[in-house]
Amino acid sequence: MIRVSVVGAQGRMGSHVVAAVNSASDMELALTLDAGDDLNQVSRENTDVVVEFSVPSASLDNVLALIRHDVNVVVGTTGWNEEKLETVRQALTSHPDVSVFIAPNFALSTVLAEHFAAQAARYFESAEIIEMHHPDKVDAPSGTAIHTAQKLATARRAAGMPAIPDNTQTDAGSRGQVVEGIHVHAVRLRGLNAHEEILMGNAGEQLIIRADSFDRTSFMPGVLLAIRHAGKTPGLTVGLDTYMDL
Ligand SMILES: NC(=O)C1=CN([C@@H]2O[C@H](COP(=O)(O)OP(=O)(O)OC[C@H]3O[C@@H](n4cnc5c(N)ncnc54)[C@H](O)[C@@H]3O)[C@@H](O)[C@H]2O)C=CC1
Ligand SMILES: O=C(O)C1=N[C@H](C(=O)O)C[C@H](O)C1
Repeated sequence: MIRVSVVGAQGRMGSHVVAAVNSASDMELALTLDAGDDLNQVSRENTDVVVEFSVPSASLDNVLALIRHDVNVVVGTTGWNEEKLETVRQALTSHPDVSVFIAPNFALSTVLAEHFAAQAARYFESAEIIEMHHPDKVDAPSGTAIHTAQKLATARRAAGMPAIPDNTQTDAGSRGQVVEGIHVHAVRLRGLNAHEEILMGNAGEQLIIRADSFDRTSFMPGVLLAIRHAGKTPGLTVGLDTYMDL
């Protein structure tokens, strides 16, 4: 049995993870922790893998504490950038058996949408991203949209493509955040859960790739997949696509 502890267990995602672990025949729930709880309770004696879904401002510190306790970590919290990832890599150098896996999105549909969009990116002059979420989300744009923009930008650079055409003269914020040259727009609307559209265009044609997570259960197969991989590849791994043989 894989012993799984959950950090952020009282949250929207954490509570779904608790239910998913309780339903998995090869896992058992160890500790459930949330804000204010002492992460020193977590150790190799009681936990094989910690799943961390908290808030962007706390996640790095939580992950560093868990690495110090020599447990594998699966992270779904957003807010990661290259500087934070590098801090995790550095911390892992003195814990060579520990794996930290971070995924901006655990929904298979969204991971596939991003993968297909990155394949298509080099064929289209223009690309923009619209992410749409529930209004209780604290960060914008979504971690997924930032990650998707980075993937598209990498594909465009590899293909030697020029900057995306845009003759906007006045903006006042309407054109969204620019991530590596790609405009990202965030919608917050009651009734939505997590949705992303990747728009790509040429003269006279458009391709839209869209993924919809209507319910948080959509993230659970990906979370369980990551838990089952934990510890097999020590070090830092980012993105569920790395486990999907794409
Ligand atoms: N990777 C993915 O597939 C997904 C990622 N997310 C991300 O997961 C994160 C959590 O989202 P939700 O569950 O919707 O938020 P939420 O606000 O419902 O839950 C966050 C939980 O973390 C707890 N918390 C706050 N500070 C903490 C700390 N220092 N240590 C431990 N727990 C702490 C809160 O008390 C709360 O229970 C967000 O960053 C969100 O963007 C959300 C959905 C899917
Ligand atoms: O807060 C959410 O809900 C989600 N957060 C993640 C993100 O910011 O990308 C993943 C998914 O979009 C749901």
